[in-house]
Amino acid sequence: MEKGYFITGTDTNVGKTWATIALMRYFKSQGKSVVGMKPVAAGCLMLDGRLQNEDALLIQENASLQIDYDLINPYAYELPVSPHIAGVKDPVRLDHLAVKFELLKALADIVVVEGAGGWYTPLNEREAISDLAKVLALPVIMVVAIKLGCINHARLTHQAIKQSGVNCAGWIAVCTDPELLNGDENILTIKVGVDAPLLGVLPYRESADFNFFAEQVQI
Ligand SMILES: Nc1ncnc2c1ncn2[C@@H]1O[C@H](COP(=O)(O)OP(=O)(O)OP(=O)(O)O)[C@@H](O)[C@H]1O
Ligand SMILES: C[C@H](N)[C@H](N)CCCCCC(=O)O
Ligand SMILES: [Mg+2]
Repeated sequence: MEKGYFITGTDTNVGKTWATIALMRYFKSQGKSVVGMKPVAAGCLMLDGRLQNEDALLIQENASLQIDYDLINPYAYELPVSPHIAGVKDPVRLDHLAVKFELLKALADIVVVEGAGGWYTPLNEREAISDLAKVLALPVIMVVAIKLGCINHARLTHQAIKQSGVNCAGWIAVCTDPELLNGDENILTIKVGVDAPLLGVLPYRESADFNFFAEQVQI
């Protein structure tokens, strides 16, 4: 089994966090110790005297052991905008994130790392999420929100992941739209067009049922 996975998506707001928590709980159910990381978070609130992000807090809560917030989320930016804009005064440094990642890696069997935005979302003036995934040398899992337009987004993102030279371990379909027609056919079309395994389908749920979601994934 791999030491960890890097979770990217076809866009922001596609279900990366829900899929990340589902995977963390899945690995726990397999008897593994798990920690998670949200290396860069844009959109934070001041809590206990420091900026904190809800994805990172959820990841912290779901770890097998207690981990300091700073290790889970080294870059916590206040504004919910692209990280290269939110972080203009304190830009992301990939070498800094690599050090934090190594520390986390030593603590558990598996580290699940949630990206920010999509594959080419900029982290600073020069580098994007794709560069971070390469530096961490993790296989990538692509999260696809099953909604109108997702077939094109899934094909584009998968092609870009392959072009970056990293291994795509698979993809997860997240049904975020209760009104969508022909959801199953959308999933089937992506499955046929993308040469990476479908690791699970998270059905639409009014509220996050992470134990149920964990039962829907397999890797
Ligand atoms: N299985 C599901 N059923 C219903 N709604 C869902 C499901 N998964 C995700 N959602 C909805 O989609 C929203 C975005 O999901 P999530 O926060 O996981 O996205 P994200 O890709 O992590 O976003 P960001 O780029 O901000 O990190 C959730 O707040 C929820 O409203
Ligand atoms: C604020 C949001 N929820 C994410 N944290 C950041 C998404 C940045 C997307 C930038 C882009 O690719 O255009
Ligand atoms: Mg998220």
